[in-house]
Amino acid sequence: MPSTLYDKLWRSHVVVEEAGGVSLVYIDRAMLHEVSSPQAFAALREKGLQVRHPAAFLAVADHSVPTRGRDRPIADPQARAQVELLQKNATDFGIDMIGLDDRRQGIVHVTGPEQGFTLPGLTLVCGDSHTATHGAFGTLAFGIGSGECESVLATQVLRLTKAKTLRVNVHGDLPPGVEAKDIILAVVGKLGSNGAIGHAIEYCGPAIRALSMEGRMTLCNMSIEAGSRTGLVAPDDTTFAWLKGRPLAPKDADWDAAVTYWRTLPSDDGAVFDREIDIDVTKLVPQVSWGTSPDQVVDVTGRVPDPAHAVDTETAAKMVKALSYMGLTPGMPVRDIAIDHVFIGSCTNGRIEDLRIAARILKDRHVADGVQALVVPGSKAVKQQAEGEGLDAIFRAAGFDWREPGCSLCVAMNDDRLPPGARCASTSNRNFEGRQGQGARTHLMGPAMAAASAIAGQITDPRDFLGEA
Ligand SMILES: CC(C)[C@H](C(=O)O)[C@@H](O)C(=O)O
Ligand code: SF4
Repeated sequence: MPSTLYDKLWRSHVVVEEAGGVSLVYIDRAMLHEVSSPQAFAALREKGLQVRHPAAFLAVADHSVPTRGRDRPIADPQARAQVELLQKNATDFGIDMIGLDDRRQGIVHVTGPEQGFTLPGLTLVCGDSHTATHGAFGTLAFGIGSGECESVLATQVLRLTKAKTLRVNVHGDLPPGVEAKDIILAVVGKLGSNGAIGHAIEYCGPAIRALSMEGRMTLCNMSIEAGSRTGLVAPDDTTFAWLKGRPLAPKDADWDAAVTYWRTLPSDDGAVFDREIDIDVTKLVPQVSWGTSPDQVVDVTGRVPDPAHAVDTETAAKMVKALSYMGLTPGMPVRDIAIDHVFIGSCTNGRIEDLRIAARILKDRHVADGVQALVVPGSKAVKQQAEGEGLDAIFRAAGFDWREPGCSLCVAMNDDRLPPGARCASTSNRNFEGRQGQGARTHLMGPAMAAASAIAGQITDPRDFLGEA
């Protein structure tokens, strides 16, 4: 019987099938970060348990780390304690730790793939909801809670319920100036923030095949914003070319054998999905969020929606609340929204391509008066590559701050945060109330739009600038 990619990944990792659709599933690899792992290690210590397979883990400090002054010890005592604890846990249990001085350091979902820790056909987990990012490689990757983290550390298996499958058929070719971020914002907007709960998404279609790995990671990254723990793209030659030669990727004959296996993973013709949705990107316009949930998105050429036209009263109530927090008036053109902060970074859009497209727009231009702009490469490797290409000079000349890698302004868990009332054009993935600082307002968008908005001081269609380039 024809199988989906998800079915193949699932089947090849089931250890024991229990009654009621629950199975014990083998977990090949896991990443750990300083915010979500302490409880699991504490539980291991309490129970006198060991880590079963330390080589299956990779720990990295990213969430609470400062993005400047990295030649000094971390000043914030809580952040310092978190990073030190991660280091201690890694050392005590024999796990490879990427500390702040390590040249591999970066956001977990940027570093894992870069190192080739993320590979097609594997199961990979992390105590982090954006773990689906790794699904871009055809990896069954999903976020877990601390109890599950403890289980993986101690046993290398998880008790899981198989998800239903949802195929997102992306039709047509992506127009110029429209990015992977726009596809996923449109998909999340269409599905709604709970629309894919219980489903593993597979993104399919010519526009997905045409995406780079960076674009595919952006896409899979935000699957959780539609409620899905798993987002997948079938591996292909783009995947293999990107992974070849990565430090932890298989070598020589092992590589050839791996690729042969990986080629069997894509969903078979005729495979049946539990659900399918279709989206045509031929006329897709750059997307931007207006509200406090990532599914509250509009075309950049559109207007802030009016709750009076909402599909139901519950939606209308949510919209009213979001409009009030965001300080926006229904019906106003989105391009009239003035911004005072810009953040380019995060595990959604902190990769080299994201910096390249932003720099292309920013070259020989400057951010508007009163705009504070920050660019935070997703990893040291990205930073180094960007510097090698001279992108840092372009950002600096345009008035951006060029920082060290970390989650930074994506989440106000470190030194980078916005003051109340600030309004930020942000390439991150969440626009929840207070996400970038108490009372701060977030508009999600792709890096091209963030760069264009920085220059104009208001939300701006990046195609206006790309056309001139
Ligand atoms: C802190 C961490 C557990 C959290 C997550 O689960 O995703 C964070 O990365 C986020 O993006 O909100
Ligand atoms: S960059 Fe943002 S979304 Fe990604 S792991 Fe860090 S806090 Fe979470």
